[in-house]
Amino acid sequence: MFTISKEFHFSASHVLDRLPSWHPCARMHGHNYIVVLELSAAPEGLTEAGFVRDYRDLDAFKKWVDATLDHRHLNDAMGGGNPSAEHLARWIFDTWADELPELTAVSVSETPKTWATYRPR
Ligand SMILES: Nc1nc2c(c(=O)[nH]1)N=C([C@H](O)[C@H](O)COP(=O)(O)OP(=O)(O)OP(=O)(O)O)CN2
Ligand SMILES: [Zn+2]
Repeated sequence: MFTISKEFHFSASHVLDRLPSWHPCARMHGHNYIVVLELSAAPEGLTEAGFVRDYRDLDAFKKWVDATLDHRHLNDAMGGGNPSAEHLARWIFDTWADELPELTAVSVSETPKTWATYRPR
């Protein structure tokens, strides 16, 4: 199995629900997010060029990130729900799974020390 990954950056604000009132993340705040898409293929599934998928095919994802997430309030941009890193990773996966059938995982970083990954299978 081969895997490739590419990372994308955006800045956004959020408020996390269902936290105790003392929790700092219950207040509106922002992060410089990093999203990593992981795509996979078996050796016999590589393209003639030897790609799992051309990185350039992910330009559409970058455009979507810029239009949908960058400098947005995630509580609104994600259409409701609690915008934790875990939920954001799953939401991105579910939004792009049909467009990118090779997609196997989405990871989200909110800070230089934290990562959440959604990998459904
Ligand atoms: N499992 C999760 N835990 C937390 C999430 C999350 O999405 N999933 N989100 C937050 C906050 O939104 C934010 O990411 C703060 O995280 P934290 O690690 O507390 O960031 P700090 O920079 O304050 O951490 P330091 O340890 O002080 O550097 C919280 N938890
Ligand atoms: Zn946060």
